[in-house]
Amino acid sequence: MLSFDIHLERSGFTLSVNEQLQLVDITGIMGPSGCGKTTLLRCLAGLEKIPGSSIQFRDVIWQRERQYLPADQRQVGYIFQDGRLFPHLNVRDNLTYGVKRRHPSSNHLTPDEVIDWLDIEALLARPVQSLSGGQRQRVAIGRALLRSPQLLMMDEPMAALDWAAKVRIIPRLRELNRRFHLPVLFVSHDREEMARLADDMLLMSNGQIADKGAVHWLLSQAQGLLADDHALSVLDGTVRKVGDYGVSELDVDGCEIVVDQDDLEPGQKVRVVVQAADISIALDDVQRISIQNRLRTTLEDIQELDDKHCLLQLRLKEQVLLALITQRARHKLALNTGMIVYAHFKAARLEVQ
Ligand SMILES: Nc1ncnc2c1ncn2[C@@H]1O[C@H](COP(=O)(O)OP(=O)(O)OP(=O)(O)O)[C@@H](O)[C@H]1O
Repeated sequence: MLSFDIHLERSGFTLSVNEQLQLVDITGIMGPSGCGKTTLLRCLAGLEKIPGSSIQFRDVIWQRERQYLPADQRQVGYIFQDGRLFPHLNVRDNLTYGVKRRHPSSNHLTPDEVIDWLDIEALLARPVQSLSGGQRQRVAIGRALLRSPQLLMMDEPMAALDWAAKVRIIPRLRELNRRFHLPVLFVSHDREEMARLADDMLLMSNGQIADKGAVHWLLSQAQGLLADDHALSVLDGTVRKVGDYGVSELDVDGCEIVVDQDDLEPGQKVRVVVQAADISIALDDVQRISIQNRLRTTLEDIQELDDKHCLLQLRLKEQVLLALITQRARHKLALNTGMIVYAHFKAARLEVQ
């Protein structure tokens, strides 16, 4: 549990947050540029002066009245957007730095474990300037892990990475959380990153926490703060069948979804991210069509975004999907809440859980 009551004034900006987070899994902090995400993370890590505020992590008071635990004693691994490795040291020496400054813990990871897990053996002798963005971030994660943190804080950890590098690092971050029982708090303004990585989310706006909850729920509300033309949904599924034609079949709330991926195992839990703009709607169960994903849903809510577009909230059984369609299509199909509609979409992006 992480509890905080933080108030910070800057010219033109006030951060005012009071929350209690369970912090078991991966918690994302999202919001528009300048809303205070980095400032909040820095306050929690002890990198900002915030007199009058209080912070407690598990049973340790990090700050209260005159009591203040310095940043380097908070048992936090803090990873900056650009990694911030020591440029004059090679990869091995950057990692050794973490070991030398590790926190007391009964459960130390050894350098060999971390090197092996992050697959950075081949980089050890390299100067850090010669590394790619993704390699640098892996080394930064390794250095932070070797300090034996109780909590990992990451500020836009993937901002400098291209999509291919992100796709490689996301499963590692999830595994990090699971395997080392290490809660992760990370900042991002990227919705797809949130959808793929986070379990819970804080939504910030103007220095305050505007909403919080499970990522699936917060992303999939047609009336929520994220209901716009970039909306997307997150669905949980289980792999049912792998391999035929190089695709896999998933079970999502009793419906079948086909994904263009065959490196999965039957029974594996997966997360499917579907962009609202990728979905089209049919009133009939059209069978003779090349689109493989056709989900029978109930139209639960219609939200007008502007005079051209609207967002439909579609319910499967337990889970919810958002579809972005034009107002013209909505009126031509005479869509109303309560109707059964079929959601069609081609590709789905997948994250193995
Ligand atoms: N060192 C600083 N001194 C004064 N003001 C600052 C400082 N750092 C940030 N700010 C201001 O505090 C506010 C919050 O900034 P912060 O970096 O926390 O936002 P953010 O949500 O992380 O934004 P972004 O997504 O663009 O990184 C902004 O108005 C910013 O200009």
